[in-house]
Amino acid sequence: MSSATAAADQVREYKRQAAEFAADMVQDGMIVGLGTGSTAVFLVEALGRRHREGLRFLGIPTSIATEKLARSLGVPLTSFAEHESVDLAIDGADEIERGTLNLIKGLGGALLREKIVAAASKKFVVVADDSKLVDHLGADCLVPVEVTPFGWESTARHLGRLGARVSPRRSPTGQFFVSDGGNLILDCNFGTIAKPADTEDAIRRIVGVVDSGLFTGIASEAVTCGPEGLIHVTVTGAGNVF
Ligand SMILES: O=C[C@H](O)[C@H](O)[C@H](O)COP(=O)(O)O
Repeated sequence: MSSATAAADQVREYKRQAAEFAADMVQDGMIVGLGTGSTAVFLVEALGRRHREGLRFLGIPTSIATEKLARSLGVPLTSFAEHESVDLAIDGADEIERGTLNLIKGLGGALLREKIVAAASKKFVVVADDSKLVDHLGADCLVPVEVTPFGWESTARHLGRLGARVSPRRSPTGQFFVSDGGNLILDCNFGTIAKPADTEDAIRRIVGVVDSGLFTGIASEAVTCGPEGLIHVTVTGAGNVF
């Protein structure tokens, strides 16, 4: 096995451990937000096992991919038509700011459904391998912004005026990437983001923007895993009030 393969396997193992720790937070009767991405796959698999062992809960998936995986594993699903809020949402992230748990999400393109579920959650727990932890968001990670296809060039110019270098996301074959909601994603390089909440607000005010992958003040807990093992942190003052 090459050292690159061994390192990738190790990161997958960290993701699995973080996701399985968070899956154990799910209790009987809960409505659970099911995240998207390679870390969330381990979460859904763990919840599939817990469901088979008798745990009663209902999931609300944050993407078509997660919905398909959950269905294939027999995880029972529901929707906001049936339930007003989510007891616990668990999802991955692309960057996690130490101390605040502000996040960048959406490199997989699922940010909008993820944010809707997170915003409807009493508790939002982020799970990741510890390479996602950063002192400041944005230095090494683009901020995905979901925009309506109509007029995206104009929306991109407005984002540029906020100081971002903006590129429409494309598939490997050069086509525009289209989100589950039928929108485009503009990947924005802001560099280091000094005030993530202000940047999130400024992006959201642009006409044509649906929402961004900046999640500030939403995650109240993080479970990360790395060479030092599992670390579970809680921040006060974050999260939604119901
Ligand atoms: O759109 C994708 C989601 O925001 C993911 O949760 C995020 O990209 C992290 O994914 P992964 O667990 O694969 O690193």
